[in-house]
Amino acid sequence: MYVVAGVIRDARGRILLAQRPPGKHLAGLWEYPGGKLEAGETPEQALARELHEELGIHTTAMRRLIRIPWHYPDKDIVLDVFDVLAYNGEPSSCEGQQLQWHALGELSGADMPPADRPVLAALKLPHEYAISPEPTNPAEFLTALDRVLARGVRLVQLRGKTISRELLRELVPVVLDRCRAANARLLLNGDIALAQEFELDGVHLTSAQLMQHSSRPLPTEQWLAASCHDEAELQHAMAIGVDFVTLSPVSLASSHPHAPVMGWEGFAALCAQAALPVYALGGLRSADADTARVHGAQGIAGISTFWS
Ligand SMILES: Nc1nc2c([nH]c(=O)n2[C@@H]2O[C@H](COP(=O)(O)OP(=O)(O)OP(=O)(O)O)[C@@H](O)[C@H]2O)c(=O)[nH]1
Ligand SMILES: [Mg+2]
Repeated sequence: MYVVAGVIRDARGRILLAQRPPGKHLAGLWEYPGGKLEAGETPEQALARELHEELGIHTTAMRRLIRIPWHYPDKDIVLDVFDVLAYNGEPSSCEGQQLQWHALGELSGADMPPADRPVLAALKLPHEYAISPEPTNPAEFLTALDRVLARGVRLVQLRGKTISRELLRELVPVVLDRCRAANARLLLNGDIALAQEFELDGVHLTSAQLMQHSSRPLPTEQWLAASCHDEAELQHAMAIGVDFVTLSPVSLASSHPHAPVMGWEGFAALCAQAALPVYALGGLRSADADTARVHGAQGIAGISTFWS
């Protein structure tokens, strides 16, 4: 079953949710307005029709946010979610359904259909994810970090795999201060204990760490990310409740010159099976951001992409 849904915002940026009526699948839960694709329709046409039927609005611009394949006990769906960028009219309840506007920050997904929770992650996450180079020279590293933050990057992963834990320990609070000042989120690669000690925004697991965990090792209030390279790793990430992943290498990266690349077609095929936001990683440039999104990505991640 192919379902389209729209993220509709008001002038204050709040998001519109509709309550599923009694007697229907997932009755009582709050969803993004939308419905099933009809024969002969494109997803965009179907969404424009649904939003007109359900809310009385005319959609004039939309952009795909994320496509979620989801298995409910009684049905399999693909939930194709669009950001509604512009519309005419005031949304109103045309089918007797309850409507509510919510600030994104106050949505936890608790009373929403399970398939809608990864959509919330996609809404909260930016389109760029800057992974740090080895901070071997802290002073140089911090200068580079300031430049990356000044460029507008709002999600940073501190990755210090070869430096000593002592040096990393000294660096973490300094990097955190700069990220907080720039309103950017900071994740630490690999080290859950250190991330908890300094109350970072989350942890990014290596693929080896990911496969060692049989359940989510962090509370849901923090971001849990992981590195994936194939379908088995993606499936495991979803199974243990990872919030988002990087999928690599899309192209040849200077940091990993011997890894076999998947290319955009390979990336898109894996991404289509992922029910969570996926950043494209490996040999990409900022100019690849649109290509990445066309192939299903949340955006692009990279080291040299952002740091050089
Ligand atoms: N519209 C919408 N449907 C969603 C969301 N999340 C989600 O799991 N779904 C599921 O997608 C399916 C399609 O919804 P629908 O509104 O077209 O269909 P329905 O169950 O209301 O039935 P009907 O319209 O044929 O009477 C439902 O099973 C619904 O539970 C969402 O955010 N929006
Ligand atoms: Mg509907």
